[in-house]
Amino acid sequence: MAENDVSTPEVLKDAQSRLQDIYERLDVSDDARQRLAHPRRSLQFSIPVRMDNGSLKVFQGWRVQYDVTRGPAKGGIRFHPNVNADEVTALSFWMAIKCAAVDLPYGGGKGGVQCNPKELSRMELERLSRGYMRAVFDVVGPDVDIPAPDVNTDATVMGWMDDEFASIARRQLPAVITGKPLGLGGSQGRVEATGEGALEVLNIWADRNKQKAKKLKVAVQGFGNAGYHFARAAADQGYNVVAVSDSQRTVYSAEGLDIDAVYNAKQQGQLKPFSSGSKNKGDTLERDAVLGLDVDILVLAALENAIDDNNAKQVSAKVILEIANGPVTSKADSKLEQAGVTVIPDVLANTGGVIVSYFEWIQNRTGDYWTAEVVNQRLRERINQQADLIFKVAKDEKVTLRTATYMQGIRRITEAMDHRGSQRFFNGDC
Ligand SMILES: NC(=O)C1=CN([C@@H]2O[C@H](COP(=O)(O)OP(=O)(O)OC[C@H]3O[C@@H](n4cnc5c(N)ncnc54)[C@H](O)[C@@H]3O)[C@@H](O)[C@H]2O)C=CC1
Ligand SMILES: O=C(O)CCC(=O)C(=O)O
Repeated sequence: MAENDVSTPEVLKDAQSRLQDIYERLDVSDDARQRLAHPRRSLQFSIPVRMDNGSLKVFQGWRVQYDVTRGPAKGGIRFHPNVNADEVTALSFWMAIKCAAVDLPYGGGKGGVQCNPKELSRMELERLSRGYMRAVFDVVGPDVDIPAPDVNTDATVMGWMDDEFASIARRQLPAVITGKPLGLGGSQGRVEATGEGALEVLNIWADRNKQKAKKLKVAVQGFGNAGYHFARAAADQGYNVVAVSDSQRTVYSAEGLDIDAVYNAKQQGQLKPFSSGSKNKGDTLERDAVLGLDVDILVLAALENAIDDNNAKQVSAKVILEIANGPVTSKADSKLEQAGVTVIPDVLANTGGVIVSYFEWIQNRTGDYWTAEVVNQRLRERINQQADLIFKVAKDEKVTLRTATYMQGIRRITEAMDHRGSQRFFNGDC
């Protein structure tokens, strides 16, 4: 198993360490354990980009397809200076678990480019995005692997990649990538889906635990696509969002932040503590202060490993909602469980994004485009159906929500492996 493999990278090793317990609970076969110990296909490539000043810069890119047993690989593309093979592999593994956990007909994939997009001009970013698609052209497609946005990539980047694919293929095939602009076959609701889907999961938790939104104080780490849309929708529903943070600072107001005003300030340069009340102007705190605030719900919507062994004890919230992928390490998870903290895990909480990506893919393939109301209703339906099953497993098996979600995902993946038969070793495109 990967556990004893010294070459297994830390973030992936940590991600996979959660599997042992699940395998034993589900009595998973040795064949399936071995298959899930390794990504099915990893591609690393160079992307040469002509910079605006005429020089050439070569970026490193990855696409990993962790598992495709239940359908084509699915998962976003991240542009960030810390992207590396280990991280992309762990992210693709989580995609496989989450797609199966909410019963999407997909496997798991993920991609990334090691770069600092803040240092690139718009033209350089477009050339890099097109270069990425040229590099993965042979291994993506609507039935093979379907990329989407992630950290520092958005609808504009997806639009450039879609266009590059179309120009190489010499035909329009919008279902090759999701999270596109509406004018290129994107879906209503995809931009908001990750944050709003996470809020739906939090509401399900609150209903089951007889908690009222208005009484709950919330702090949000990360104020990008996922964190902002969560904070805005949560404040609209009456949650008291007292703090948000980004890679520079935390802003705080005890009486609640005016999320739109904070967002507008961020668009113009930096987070500022606009309070929703008239008296208190709010405070600016150091970046990681958000993690230890006296709140009911701590929402993690930035990057992996935000809470680890060292800072787990700072958390005073009784509930953590993981919108980021992998924001709590497995050691920290155990400490939090012992301290009575409920963690609503990434592989359930952040599935709104990939669910609406699935809706986009269906719309592209059928040519039948849905209204925002239809998208939102179907999103809520699916999250509620799948979360009900997961909460039931957690209750029946007396396990954490993370273990219950992994059990749902792994059970569906390994059942599909069994249906495919034991003699199938071809490692082609499906
Ligand atoms: N965009 C999507 O549809 C989905 C995103 N996710 C996950 O949600 C997380 C956030 O993704 P997006 O919002 O799309 O990215 P984004 O690029 O829009 O925003 C990331 C935010 O995190 C902040 N950040 C970075 N380091 C930080 C730190 N140390 N402390 C506080 N804030 C920090 C950045 O300043 C930025 O506000 C990632 O883990 C991503 O994989 C998960 C599912 C879908
Ligand atoms: O929308 C998608 O296909 C994937 C989004 C993603 O990368 C994620 O859920 O982490």
